[in-house]
Amino acid sequence: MADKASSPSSGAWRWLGVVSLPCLLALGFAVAGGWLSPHRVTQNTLLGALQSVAGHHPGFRRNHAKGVCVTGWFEGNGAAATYSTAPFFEAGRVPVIGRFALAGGMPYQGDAPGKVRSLALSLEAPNGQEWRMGVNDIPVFPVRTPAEFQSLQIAVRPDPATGKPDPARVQAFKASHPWLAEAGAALAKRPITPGFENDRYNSLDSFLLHDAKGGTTPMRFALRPTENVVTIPLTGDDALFEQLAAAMSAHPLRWTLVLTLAGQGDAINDPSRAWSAQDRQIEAGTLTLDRIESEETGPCTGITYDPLILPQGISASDDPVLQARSAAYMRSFAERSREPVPQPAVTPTTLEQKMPEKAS
Ligand code: HEM
Repeated sequence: MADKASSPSSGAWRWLGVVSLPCLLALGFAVAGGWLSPHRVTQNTLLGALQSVAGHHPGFRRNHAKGVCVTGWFEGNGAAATYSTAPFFEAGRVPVIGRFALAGGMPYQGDAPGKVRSLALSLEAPNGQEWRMGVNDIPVFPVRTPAEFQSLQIAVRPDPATGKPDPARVQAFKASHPWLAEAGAALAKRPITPGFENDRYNSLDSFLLHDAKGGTTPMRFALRPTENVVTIPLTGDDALFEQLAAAMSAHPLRWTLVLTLAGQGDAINDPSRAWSAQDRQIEAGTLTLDRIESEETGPCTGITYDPLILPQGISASDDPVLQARSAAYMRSFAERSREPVPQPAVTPTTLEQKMPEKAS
């Protein structure tokens, strides 16, 4: 009589049992990682899209990879205190750790005046509250949502044959997103200053101010240079960072923190749309930066400038880009923190040569 346990059908069931568990696990990981749904947007797919443009550079930020650390202070003047209970809007001085950078994930990209520049700041109040921010020198963001940001990266990633974006893919992105044409036009004609030191940096995303009586005011903010700093034009791959070091060695650099309060009709949840030029503006205080250091030795390397680290009195608006930024920055920070520490393009030696009196 045939042994029941060794019958072909029960063997097949056992085999199926053995292989199906790993398959189910693999399927679970694929779903969680977004591999089966190419249009899903997660912190991983956003970083993947950035990497498809810039490549993989272990130890560096996955965006704004080329940068330098700066330190100084922020002095609130009390003018915005009626709109927000944030400690930074009271009169008084707090320390700042910041970072200037070029947008893009290429840590050794050559400097050029037209590239998007950024400033990131961490302000720390005496009661331990912190305000982290990342601001760019463009007037509006090129897209409205995280999904559009991801699609844009995929559209502009370099074609392996030419090393440049495929014009047909870029054109297809534009044709399928006609509502972004206005932002594209504003970006194309943005004013370009000679360097980091005389640039204006904008929050692009909107936030909410909360006052002591429970009132809420949507706002955007910017850092506007207080004076027209004269740039000493330099050449070479690190020219913009060297110009910044030379300017800071001549004297501390200052920016005014300008809050723009939303008026009727301003889009709170869409960073690709400019706000009205008639909106009320408040000068809330002055940022002073007086020390520049390479990322190799400076204090900004271990910070991620997550825009949702906010003090009491300021909160996120319903702008969808903010939540995605927070998630992507945390993931970028987690990845770069467990990779070997790389050598940045702008080294301590590069900076010392440009700031002789500070080096001594
Ligand atoms: C969905 C949209 C966005 C994504 C996925 C994204 C992603 C990233 C990532 C991964 C980093 C590196 C973070 C780190 O390793 O610490 C970064 C840096 C930065 N981002 Fe974004 N970003 C987005 C939108 C924006 C917007 C709207 C702004 C507005 C000004 C902005 C400003 C900055 C700045 C200033 C930095 C440099 C921070 C630093 O110097 O450490 N980003 N971004």
